[in-house]
Amino acid sequence: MESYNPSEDPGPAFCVGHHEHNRLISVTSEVIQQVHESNYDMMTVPITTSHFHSRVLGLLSNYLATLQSPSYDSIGTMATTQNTRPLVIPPLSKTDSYLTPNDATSQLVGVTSSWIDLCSPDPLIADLSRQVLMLEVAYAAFCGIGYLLIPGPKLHHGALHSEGVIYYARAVQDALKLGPYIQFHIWLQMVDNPEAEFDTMGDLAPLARAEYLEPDEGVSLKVDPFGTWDAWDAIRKTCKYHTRLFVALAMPKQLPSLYVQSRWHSEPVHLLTIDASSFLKNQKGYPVLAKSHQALIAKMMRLRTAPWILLCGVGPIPGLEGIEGSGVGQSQLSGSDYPSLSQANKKHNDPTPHLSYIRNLQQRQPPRTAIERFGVGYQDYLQAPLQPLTVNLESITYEVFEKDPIKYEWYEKAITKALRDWADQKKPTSHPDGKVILAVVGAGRGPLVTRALKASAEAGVEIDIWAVEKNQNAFVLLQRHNETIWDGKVTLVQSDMRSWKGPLVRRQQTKGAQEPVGDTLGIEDSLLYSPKKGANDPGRASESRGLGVTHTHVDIIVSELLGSFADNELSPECLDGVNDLINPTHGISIPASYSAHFTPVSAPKLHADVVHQTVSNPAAPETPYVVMLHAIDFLSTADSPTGVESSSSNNGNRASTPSASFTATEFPTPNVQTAWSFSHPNLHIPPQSPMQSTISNAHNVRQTRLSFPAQNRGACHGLAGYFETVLYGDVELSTNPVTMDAKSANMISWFPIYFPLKTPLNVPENGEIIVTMYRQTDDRKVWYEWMVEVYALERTSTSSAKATPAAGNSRVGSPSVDGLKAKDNGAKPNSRAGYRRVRVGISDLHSSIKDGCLM
Ligand SMILES: C[S@@+](CC[C@H](N)C(=O)[O-])C[C@H]1O[C@@H](n2cnc3c(N)ncnc32)[C@H](O)[C@@H]1O
Repeated sequence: MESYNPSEDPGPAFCVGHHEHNRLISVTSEVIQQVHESNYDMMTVPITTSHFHSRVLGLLSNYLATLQSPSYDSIGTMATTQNTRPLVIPPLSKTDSYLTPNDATSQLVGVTSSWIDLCSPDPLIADLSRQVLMLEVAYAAFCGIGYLLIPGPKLHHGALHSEGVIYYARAVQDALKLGPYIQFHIWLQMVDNPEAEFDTMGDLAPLARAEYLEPDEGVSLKVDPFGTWDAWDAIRKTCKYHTRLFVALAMPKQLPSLYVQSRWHSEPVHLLTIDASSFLKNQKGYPVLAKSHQALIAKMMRLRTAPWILLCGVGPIPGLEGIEGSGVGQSQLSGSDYPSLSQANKKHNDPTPHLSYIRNLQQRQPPRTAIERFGVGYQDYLQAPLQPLTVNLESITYEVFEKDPIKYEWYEKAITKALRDWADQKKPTSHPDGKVILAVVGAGRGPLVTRALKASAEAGVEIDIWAVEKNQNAFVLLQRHNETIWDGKVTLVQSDMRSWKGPLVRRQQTKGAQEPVGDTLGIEDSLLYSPKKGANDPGRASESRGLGVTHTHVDIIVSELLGSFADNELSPECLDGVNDLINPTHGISIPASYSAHFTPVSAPKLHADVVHQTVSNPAAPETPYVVMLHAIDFLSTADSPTGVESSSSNNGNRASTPSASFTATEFPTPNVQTAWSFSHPNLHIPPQSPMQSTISNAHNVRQTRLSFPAQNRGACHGLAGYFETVLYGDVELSTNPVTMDAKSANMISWFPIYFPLKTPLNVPENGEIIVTMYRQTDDRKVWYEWMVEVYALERTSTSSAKATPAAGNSRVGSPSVDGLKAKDNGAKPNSRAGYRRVRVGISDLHSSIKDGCLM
């Protein structure tokens, strides 16, 4: 691997913009130049002016003055019809907007009016708001604005909560059509805090007529941690996961729990807005962000599409002070615990202290981890899994494998240990002269052969080494390596391992003969035999073509045929083919075992990609994909971080989170469970029936049904799959986010696998997700089937647990392969005392049979 110097890693680039609530300028190229000179990358601009705002208010007030109060028709449909004469806002005039199409427009983020209320229960207000938005979007599109920031939905109207979100979603859907080249960002708070949702002067919301409002019974509303996420979920679902629809997320001064943060991390947050009031001051009075904020920004910045940062209310852009707006933001700075901007400026002589802080934060980003550097461009990118059994891999693919800094190291360790144990335990070998016979099956370009030779030297145990490979192109390279690197020590066999008859050794003439086997080129001639299944029993010590040589067993068989879900590249089927070749009493397989693991996830980006692929490929949602998972949220977690800066006890890592990030604020550890496992050599392969022409693969069928408690509400888009493998003894590899750091940190060979759901399933708070999965075979190919059910828990008695039922039943971590037998991992229905499960959602039974792996 190339040498890497973390200090030279530029880290993620921050794109930082400036937002002023009331910007009253026409944006020209000179203004943009000033923006750049101040070290900002972009700025926002309102689409319309306060003149337009006043015009709409005047229009409404005149209209209401002449309007009779709405009346119900005979069947009382007042609430479902507008029941008013239409009020139409005339088109924009030149005083309604400062915006003009020019060269500067592409550097701007347009902001639509925040004083409208698309969610209003009063149809007049909702319709007027819709008209305002449409006028603004149409004019922004005309001017060539590429990015729009739309204030999020108002969720509270007296006693009504979230009722109007669908009206809002409907309006956004129309806006997407009206501005076909605009990227829309819905500006949302991280949590739904009713108290923070207040009206200001000139807002349309308080003008809703009383007859449309539910009387407010004075019930105090609580903060709903997932309330704004819920609204976003409804909006993007209505807009069918539109590719131009994103989130602009406001970072509050006090961040919500890590559950909520992790949810937003999985969503398409393309703008992160930070108000001056969210900054703290350091001892010198300089604006800084809390550790928790820094950690969240660091995580967000490592996403495939890093969000832009928008600084709000941090004072004017230097050089534009004279022409900037009212400075609404500046007044927010004069809170009790915060120095006024002029104080700060005087102290530090820095006209943009908030920006300087963010630029400094950018410099302090931790260097990227090995897997991050390796996976650049692959984050959240769907790839079809490899089929190395039926397709011959290209040299470049092997080259990518060979860059792994851990895998080969660990194999070498495992082989060294196995050889040492063999020698220490004085086990007899299969070779007449006492060498340990070691075969690398599926040798590729030979890296494991090199490692096996090193291991032999390290352990001081002599080996007779064989390399079997079916890829004829890779075989050419193996021949070359044997001449140039391995000194002709390796006997090469070009064959499918399932038809290989085993190593050939000279029949023992004299005890202790030391002669190695194989001709000078080191290519075994057994590939000239026509392979016949079943005639492959080296136990017979068959004599070959009267040359005085005989087939014997392999003492240690080394392979690496694992896929992202352990068995999905048909390692079990391939190794079954060499099972009989392994020394029946002492034989070792490296790996000794492997297991498949999964957990349900929310993965909106992947879901959107699968939906879009379905247009040309109906099998897209039936395909398990290899993906470097980043923008995902684990729906079932094993512990309960308690939010703001207090989660230091959580040492678990998350697949999508670089270990280099701030550990005190790690996202919750996922609840990853074991689906099934395979062990080699397999002593339990049933004898084949002589009546059948094909070999039965029934013993490699697997089935599991696992239950995942889900603490918070969310949307399940699919399953994230991983594997663990025991190479030998305590030498293990893992991609499971719960165990990977302990077992094989920094391994890069495998990305996780993603099993999508055609239609996302909503999961209620304290719900339960049950996954049923199969590994199926028809003796010609292997495929997977998966199905997800969602249950709500209904309380049946008041005596039950004080803790929430989901948290109380979490399964922690996942056992190692060795521990599997003891564990009952079947889902236990109705196991939570005091609760009854009610099924609220069920997916299709998905099947990858069409793209199954050919055996
Ligand atoms: C994942 S690659 C590993 C290559 C190499 N051992 C390494 O670790 O870099 C798997 C290799 O096994 C070979 N292979 C897969 N199935 C095989 C079979 N049934 N018989 C022989 N070779 C096989 C493939 O051609 C490929 O070269």
